[in-house]
Amino acid sequence: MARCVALIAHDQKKDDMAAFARDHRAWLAECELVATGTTGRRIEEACPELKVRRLKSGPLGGDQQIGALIAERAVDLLIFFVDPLTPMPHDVDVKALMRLAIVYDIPMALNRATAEALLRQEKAGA
Ligand SMILES: O=C(CO)COP(=O)(O)O
Repeated sequence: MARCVALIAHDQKKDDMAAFARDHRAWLAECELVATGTTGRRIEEACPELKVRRLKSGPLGGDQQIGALIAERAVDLLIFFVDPLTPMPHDVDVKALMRLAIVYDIPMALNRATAEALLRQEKAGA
């Protein structure tokens, strides 16, 4: 079955996420993709061939929705490009999502370097 990859990026990191999606579009095309609302739209704009299940925007509950999918064991990998320099009104949601990824032991990349390392491992079939 296709791997389910959850993709999220804070506003200051959305260009990075679009570039990341472009760089890995072939591998991502073989996965089931789920994303928070605006991130999903940016990925689809960058890579129109990718089909992304778009949930609510992060501040409106999107992080919580992805957390719920993790709790249902429906997500295999979380790639979340976090902006560490901007205060977020929904910081508690972000923290709750990360907590669930830890509880359910989901591989979780919080920056591009870790995401690249995770994908190298995934592509190697590890
Ligand atoms: O805020 C986010 C994650 O906390 C991301 O949400 P958007 O992808 O809708 O911008």
